[in-house]
Amino acid sequence: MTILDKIVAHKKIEVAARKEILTVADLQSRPLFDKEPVSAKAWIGSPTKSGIIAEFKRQSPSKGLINGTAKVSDVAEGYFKAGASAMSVLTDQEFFGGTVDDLLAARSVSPVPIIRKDFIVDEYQIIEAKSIGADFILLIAACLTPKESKQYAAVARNLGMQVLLEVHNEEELNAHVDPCMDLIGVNNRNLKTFEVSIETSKALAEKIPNEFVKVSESGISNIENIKELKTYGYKGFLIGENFMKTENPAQAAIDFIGQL
Ligand SMILES: O=C(O)c1ccccc1NCC(=O)[C@H](O)[C@H](O)COP(=O)(O)O
Repeated sequence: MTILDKIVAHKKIEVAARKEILTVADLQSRPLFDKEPVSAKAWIGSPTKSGIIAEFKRQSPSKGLINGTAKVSDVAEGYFKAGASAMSVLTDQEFFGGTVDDLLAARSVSPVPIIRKDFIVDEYQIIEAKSIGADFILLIAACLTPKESKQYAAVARNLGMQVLLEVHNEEELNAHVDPCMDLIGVNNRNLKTFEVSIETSKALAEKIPNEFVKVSESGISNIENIKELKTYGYKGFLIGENFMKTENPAQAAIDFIGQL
């Protein structure tokens, strides 16, 4: 069983339990449910913005504990002031130590588009994402059938949210891509071996249709990576560990984005 299989199996049980506590109607009655989402495509694709999607991530299956002390609201405010084009908040508790409250805390201090970074396996999580103020969601091709990806993308679009489809290879891209999606992310992390290589982004760049904003995800640790990926048409750069492993992730983002 791969780590992704374990995460998905756990997620299905977790979502079933969450549904027992809060119904869809409960989610729809939350005040943030009616908030107009901010366009991630516009912010990340803008030539006048950094393109950095700065992530709040306490721990991960590949690295264990990354940062056990950073306060999400301080980091979110700092990422915004640093000039991040978007923020990613891990809301998975079991494997990443995140919560939906983290996203709510980030939302309360930051106007940038925020992605609910989780393993979406049920429409309920998309409605929940809207109810906590997320602007866009992640759909991971490796966790879903093409039918599910397309169906979930349509649900998000109907709610006014945008979709970042994450792929690892050309087969996933071709099978899952859909007009209801907005951004395509290439994950540089092999989820079986945890090895990271930006060569994955470079190899897939020309296969991604131009109507989607291209995002390179994982293992980005220096400005040279960004400069190189930009020549392949990437506009978005998802960075987690490089900021979160420091004592002050916001300052790390300020220093990094300041060099762009
Ligand atoms: O990060 C992991 O170990 C991981 C394991 C299994 C599934 C997903 C995983 N990461 C999620 C992410 O997408 C990354 O947090 C994100 O791309 C940022 O990566 P990095 O800059 O390398 O922290």
